[in-house]
Amino acid sequence: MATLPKHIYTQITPDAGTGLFASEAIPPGVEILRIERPLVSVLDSPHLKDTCSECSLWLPQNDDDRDPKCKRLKACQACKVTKYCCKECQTQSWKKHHKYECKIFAKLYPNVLPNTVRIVMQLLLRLNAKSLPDREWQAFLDLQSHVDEIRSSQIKNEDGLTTWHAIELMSQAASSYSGSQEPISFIQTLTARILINSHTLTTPNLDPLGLCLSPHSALLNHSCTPNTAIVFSGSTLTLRSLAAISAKSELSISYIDTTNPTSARQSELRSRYFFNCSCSPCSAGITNGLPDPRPDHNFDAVQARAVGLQAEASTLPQDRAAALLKSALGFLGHYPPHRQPSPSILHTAFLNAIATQSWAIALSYALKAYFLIDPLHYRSSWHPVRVVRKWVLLRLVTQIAGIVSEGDGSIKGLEKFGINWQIVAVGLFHEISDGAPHSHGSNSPFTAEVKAFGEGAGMGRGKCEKGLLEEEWAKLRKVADG
Ligand SMILES: C[S@@+](CC[C@H](N)C(=O)[O-])C[C@H]1O[C@@H](n2cnc3c(N)ncnc32)[C@H](O)[C@@H]1O
Repeated sequence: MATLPKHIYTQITPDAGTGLFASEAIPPGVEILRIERPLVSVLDSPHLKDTCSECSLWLPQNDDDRDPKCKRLKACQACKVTKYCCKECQTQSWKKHHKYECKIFAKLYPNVLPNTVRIVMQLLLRLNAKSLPDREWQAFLDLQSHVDEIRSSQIKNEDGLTTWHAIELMSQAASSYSGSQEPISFIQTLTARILINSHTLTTPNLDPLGLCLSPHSALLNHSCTPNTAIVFSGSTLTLRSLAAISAKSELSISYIDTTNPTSARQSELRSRYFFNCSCSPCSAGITNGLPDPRPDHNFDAVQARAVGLQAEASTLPQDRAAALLKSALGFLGHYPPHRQPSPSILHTAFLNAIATQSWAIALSYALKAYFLIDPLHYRSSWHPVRVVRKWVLLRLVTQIAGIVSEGDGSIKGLEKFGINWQIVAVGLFHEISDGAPHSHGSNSPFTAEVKAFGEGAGMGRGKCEKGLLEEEWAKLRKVADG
């Protein structure tokens, strides 16, 4: 295992086990740690079809598929389960672990084992073949597993299983498919350790792809106001500073969605990570700098209704779900838009509007997040979540600008605002270009993609006059309020 860079050291903390610390002051928006290939990573089952199983390059099916220059994934001919973007990735994957699992996958095809079973099985197969890097494996074994607390906990997951029961099932499956001779108690502890210590592998746009584990980054403890964040580029993990970090301070990430109020954050941390969070926002009842609202029975009822509608919407075809999501947001309309569950329902409604090509509605939802939610929850303008959302907004604005300029008519509901889409696109492009080097890194493929997109659309040349931008931003605000 590569050693930690010299500006990071490990130290035992008073109440959170081992953690990672800064040995020198770290400025905001810089790379702190880079892990080219985590010890182990697996894709979520649906992403086995559209993502390279070695480098985690996500290649969703789209119209470009007809373009012969467009990169495509090729399936492993033997198992038909894993896919690769190039020969080198296939060879790498085969040498590292696929040669052990390919026959098992082939036998089960077209069924595919869940990602948690595949990750445990991969470790067992590599352990048996003595192909795991020794130091990394030892560092993995030193991580907390909470196996005893999990065994005695009665907390159930959404399938109605206790975490321990789920671990028993996963471990049994990994044991029998891999043919491992390790005792089942060892495999159960291994599974628990993976659940506690793995990160969600994502695209650079923060969409989840799978699970990965690296014993170095697994040492990062949680804070509800983290000073670092992880972003992925393919399977390379980078840890970047969200704020200035002084020497000897602990580095922290957030394990959960920090937009939730204190009680929800605490209960998720207890049930998934088996600790009581005593960070200062939790102790003070604060969510991203804003005091948690007082208990309010009226809100509880409204919230239950809105969340119920959101759940019902998820069972309906997308065109029918839109109305339910809209009324869920309507129920919550008397409460501040940044207060959960509004942001989460708004995001679902936005994705639904994109899927049904309801561009004006999608724009109004995206702008609500841009003006009224994101600046409160993610304070720095280059927080990865904010930069990615601005990037999605820019793509939407460009789509709308294209429709308007092609003379397909106007976009119903937006004409009255008289928006100059070109100016909006240029303004957004410059905001993203300023943020991406801090959120993802100057040399990251994400930043390169943003740059290429802007230059291709002629946005790179010079910034817009401030007055012109302000005029357009005032119109956008009206769309957000509408
Ligand atoms: C991913 S591990 C982090 C590394 C861990 N400290 C270790 O020594 O292996 C997650 C576990 O660390 C502990 N932990 C992380 N953040 C914590 C916090 N803010 N307060 C208390 N315990 C924490 C919990 O036991 C949690 O289940």
